[in-house]
Amino acid sequence: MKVAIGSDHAGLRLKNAMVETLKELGVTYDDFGTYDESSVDYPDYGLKVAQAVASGAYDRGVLICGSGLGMCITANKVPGIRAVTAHDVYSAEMSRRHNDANVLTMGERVVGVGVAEQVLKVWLAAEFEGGRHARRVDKMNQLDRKRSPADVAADLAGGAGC
Ligand SMILES: O=C(CO)[C@H](O)[C@H](O)[C@H](O)COP(=O)(O)O
Repeated sequence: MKVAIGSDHAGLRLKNAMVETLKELGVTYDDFGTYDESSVDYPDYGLKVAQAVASGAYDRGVLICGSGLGMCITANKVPGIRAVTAHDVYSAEMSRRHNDANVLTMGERVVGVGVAEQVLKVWLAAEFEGGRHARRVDKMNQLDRKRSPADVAADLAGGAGC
């Protein structure tokens, strides 16, 4: 498995801790920044990681900011991304088993390193169950296709409203 990881300044320390967890697990990863505590804008890093996952170059993404929320909103703007914020192991596991989540976001100002490590480990290990859940995930993916830039352009050219 190949993981893309990133954070803003508010998630830097937790991201560095999660990088150590990935190393401990022997998971291949690339760190998309940020790399120091200078104030930056989370959408810039959320977009990089989400695009890396959506491109197929990475299997999963991990994004850390202060709350985990801005990163989640950003990542879900990218077609093909199913990002979740999870600060407990049940949500992390279910996001994989039922939602096939491909990006996990967490907030350094919300969760401690110990819980975050458990959440990350469970999230990486849990498998998508498929079956009835595949039908539902397919329906979400269809929404993505409707939102693709090509479709939006086609709608506009055809005079369709939103
Ligand atoms: O995206 C966020 C909020 O939804 C993150 O928590 C950011 O890290 C946070 O907004 C950064 O705040 P700061 O006051 O600029 O450090």
